[in-house]
Amino acid sequence: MGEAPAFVVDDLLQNQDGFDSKSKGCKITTTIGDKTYVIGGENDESTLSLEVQIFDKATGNCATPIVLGAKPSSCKGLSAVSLNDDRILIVKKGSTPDDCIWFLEVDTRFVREQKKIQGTDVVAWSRGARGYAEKPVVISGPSGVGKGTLISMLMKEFPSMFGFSVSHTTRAPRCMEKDGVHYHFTERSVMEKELKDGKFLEHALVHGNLYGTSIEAVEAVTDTGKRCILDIDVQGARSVKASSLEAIFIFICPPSMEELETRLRSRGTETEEQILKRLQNAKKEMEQGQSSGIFDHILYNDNLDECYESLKKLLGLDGAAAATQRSAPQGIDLPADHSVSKMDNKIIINCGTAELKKASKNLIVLDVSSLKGGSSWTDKRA
Ligand SMILES: Nc1ncnc2c1ncn2[C@@H]1O[C@H](COP(=O)(O)OP(=O)(O)OP(=O)(O)O)[C@@H](O)[C@H]1O
Ligand SMILES: Nc1nc2c(ncn2[C@@H]2O[C@H](COP(=O)(O)O)[C@@H](O)[C@H]2O)c(=O)[nH]1
Repeated sequence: MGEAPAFVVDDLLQNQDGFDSKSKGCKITTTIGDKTYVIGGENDESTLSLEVQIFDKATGNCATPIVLGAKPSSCKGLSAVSLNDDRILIVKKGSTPDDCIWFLEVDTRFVREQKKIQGTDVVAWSRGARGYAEKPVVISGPSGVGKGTLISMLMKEFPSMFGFSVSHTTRAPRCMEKDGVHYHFTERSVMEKELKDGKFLEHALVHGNLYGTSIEAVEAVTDTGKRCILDIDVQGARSVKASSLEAIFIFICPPSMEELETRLRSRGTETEEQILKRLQNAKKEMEQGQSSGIFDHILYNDNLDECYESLKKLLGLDGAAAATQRSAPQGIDLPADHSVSKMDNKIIINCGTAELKKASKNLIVLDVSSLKGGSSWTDKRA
């Protein structure tokens, strides 16, 4: 049992018009079912930190959950509204436009999976963005087929649109590879501990080394409003497909196994033993890639420029579509003095300052569907 909450439980009544959050001192409470989520805590005289406690109305217990995801920075106050009973929308007062909307996932599929792994209460923070935050792109294919080359071309042409999910690996760095940029190079025992702690979206043993995508790596990209690209093997793609991350899955094929071997050898990064192992694994990956039903698209990387054009086309990046998508996601410029409520599928932010009221600019209405948070972690419940 945790500490008693700093508010009177009887106060936590849900009122009739959909407003289900109450502010008590420096904390805000939102009730979903039997649970009341208490968010906030005094940081210093002028700011609040965003701690989370869960009060269970059925048992009368208060617990501090495991909190996943990057925690929002402290703020001058907050408002909260529950969305679909699985996430709480938090609006931070007096924060910058790109930092004022956050989601606390309390019962999404991802959180439920994490609760099972951890055996205790779990919640997860994700930053909200307005506008597009499109589905992540998972790119798989045998070693040496050109995945990294194609991804580099995409990142170079569209730097503000895409962000690379930096994987963890236990393999040794190649001479030009930088820790934290190409991979997070790590010790096996450290990675195994982190896997146990539920920090990874997926992982696999690939060519004799552990590789994995941490939840933080994907969130580091989606938090910036960019579209996340994952370069992972077929086993990893299968795990992501089964997870709550809604993505587009692309498999890249070589024109032939001979050409694949030529590319691997000419890259000059592997020992002879490694090359043979990778070519052996390539045969299995080719079979699985083309027949497993995981992949939405299969591309042939024979001529590099042609393959890149096909990749852009299927990502909607050819011609006019690309120009529209290049625009940055929008933030919301919120004054410190406001209140938040929910009506049907709309979030209504009432900015209470006299000047704004006079100018009839005191209401901001947001369509819930235009808000992306935890960007693509969706609930796949029917
Ligand atoms: N279409 C192509 N034609 C000829 N060479 C290519 C083509 N695409 C990529 N290459 C070359 O093939 C080599 C392997 O490419 P790359 O490193 O991008 O493969 P990869 O799929 O990312 O491999 P890994 O899975 O091992 O990381 C590189 O030297 C790259 O320059
Ligand atoms: N399942 C995962 N596979 C990954 C991840 N990061 C990379 N990879 C795949 O490993 C092989 C080998 O990569 P290399 O850099 O050693 O040549 C390649 O097929 C990658 O797609 C990951 O996080 N998870």
